[in-house]
Amino acid sequence: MDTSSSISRFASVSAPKFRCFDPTISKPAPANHRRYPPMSNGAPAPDSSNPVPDRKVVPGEAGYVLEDVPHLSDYIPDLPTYPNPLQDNPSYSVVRQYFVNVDDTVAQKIVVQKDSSRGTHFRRAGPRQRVYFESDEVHPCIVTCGGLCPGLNTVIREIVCGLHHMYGVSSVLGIEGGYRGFYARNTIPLTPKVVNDIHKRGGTILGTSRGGHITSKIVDSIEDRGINQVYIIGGDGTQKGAAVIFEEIRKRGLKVAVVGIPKTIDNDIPVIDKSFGFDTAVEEAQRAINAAHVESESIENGIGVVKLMGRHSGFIAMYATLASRDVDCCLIPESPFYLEGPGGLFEYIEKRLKENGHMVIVIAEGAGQELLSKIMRKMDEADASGNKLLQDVGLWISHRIKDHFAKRQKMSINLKYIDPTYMIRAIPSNASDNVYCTLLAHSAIHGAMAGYTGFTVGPVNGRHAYIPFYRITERQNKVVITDRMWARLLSSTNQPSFVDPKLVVAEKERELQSNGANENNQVTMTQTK
Ligand SMILES: Nc1ncnc2c1ncn2[C@@H]1O[C@H](COP(=O)(O)OP(=O)(O)OP(=O)(O)O)[C@@H](O)[C@H]1O
Ligand SMILES: O=P(O)(O)OC[C@H]1O[C@](O)(CO)[C@@H](O)[C@@H]1O
Ligand SMILES: [Mg+2]
Repeated sequence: MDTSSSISRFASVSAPKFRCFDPTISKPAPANHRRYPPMSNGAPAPDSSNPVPDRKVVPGEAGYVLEDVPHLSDYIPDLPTYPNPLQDNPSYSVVRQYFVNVDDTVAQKIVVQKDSSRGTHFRRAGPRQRVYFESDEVHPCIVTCGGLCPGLNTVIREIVCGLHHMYGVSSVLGIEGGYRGFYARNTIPLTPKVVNDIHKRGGTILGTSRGGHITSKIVDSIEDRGINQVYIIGGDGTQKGAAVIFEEIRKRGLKVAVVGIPKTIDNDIPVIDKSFGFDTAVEEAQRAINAAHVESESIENGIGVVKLMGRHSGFIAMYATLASRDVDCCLIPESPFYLEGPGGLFEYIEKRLKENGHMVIVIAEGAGQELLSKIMRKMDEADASGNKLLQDVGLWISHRIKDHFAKRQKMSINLKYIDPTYMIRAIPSNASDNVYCTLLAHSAIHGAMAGYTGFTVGPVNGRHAYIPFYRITERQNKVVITDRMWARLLSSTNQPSFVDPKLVVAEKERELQSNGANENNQVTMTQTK
């Protein structure tokens, strides 16, 4: 292990600072910029007027709110800055305005009415005119955590190449095997040459893991190795882990930028438009659905059942269904369903088979878990990260359908169950995900170089932004079944909604109220655009 530390420890600032400006330029900020930096012991500054301490919130006119991200200068005084080397880079200097305007922010809410309040904004991602690291001072590392996702290797590649080509950083440390790799594994030196071809492979060349997040050991390792930029690629759990690492780094007063890059095959990370690898996974799922369709239409009363990933969020199942047009029924965790009786799944299957002679059912792995636990042995097992292990709903539903029709002498069925779950996430990313991964990597690098820290990067209404960790980790993105996208699906499959209309009305009212109470809440954003 390389123990030569180039990190300086800076004393945390003991009193709240109210210097209010974009730290990447020397321009006074508006006087209403409220900031809640930590006390010297790392605890939030006491402020009874602030309901959520330790957040950087800048109010503006007409209900404008900037939910800003932390900056190294929030807790380290008098940091020197340097001109951004990009200004002399032949590739980038031809762009008329390559640097992001310091006041640029990205609106979370873009559907507005004449009198709407402007709502929440996030700091726009991109290169700044001045940076907080000199090229030869930068010691970055990359870690990948959680489950696999198409595009992980592309993000790794583009961080390494981007740091090298844009900021002259010669080598990056790869942390092996997820968070625990910081203290239990060796590191892998990553250069542009090493990573040149990795985007053509699925998986992550660094390896990944669940569990093993021991914050103090991770930050000790960061400090001991002299790492000063930490790029953390992972899902909701990983981003929670990144937030804790950031807090510990801030408490220790280290000049270390912590950047999260959201990764989730389930598309369950909120605020951002979509997660990388999602499109690739939906595309790959088409192959399984096609197979189910071909099998089912080739035989009398054929039923193809396809199980797709989606623990708590049914986005993959919903988009794969909408894309395919061969699916007759899509079942997701957000939309409870039932089997027996009028309006139930069995009745619908019978009707469909009579009309069409075959049918295809797509089921997300997290769907119907409440039905399974009623009749199967209750399993409270969790994985190493604490995620509840699910029972195989695809197998269960296949047996239930077979049993049901076996009891009905007049109708024999032919059911084929296809489980491509891991196949859709273990593949390399497609072309558009590759480009998306490149933008994510570049946005992450520019943010870290500009001294921003404690943020996740991602597109919000098509523009990349720096989003505070708490916004990413406070809830999960889910399919909203009262939203138009789910209605499109219902109209495409013709399946019953399985939902009591009274409940739909109540749910719509609840949605309206919560949107009214918090105008920034755009749960449905990713679905309706
Ligand atoms: N609340 C938390 N605090 C600190 N670390 C956490 C927390 N939740 C999860 N982690 C750590 O984050 C890592 C990844 O978490 P998890 O296995 O839940 O996957 P994920 O990032 O959510 O990805 P995905 O679910 O999309 O596969 C694990 O090493 C886990 O220990
Ligand atoms: O078997 P593993 O690797 O723990 O991951 C399975 C889970 O990971 C995901 O792909 C992402 O959270 C889920 O869809 C799935 O339930
Ligand atoms: Mg997760």
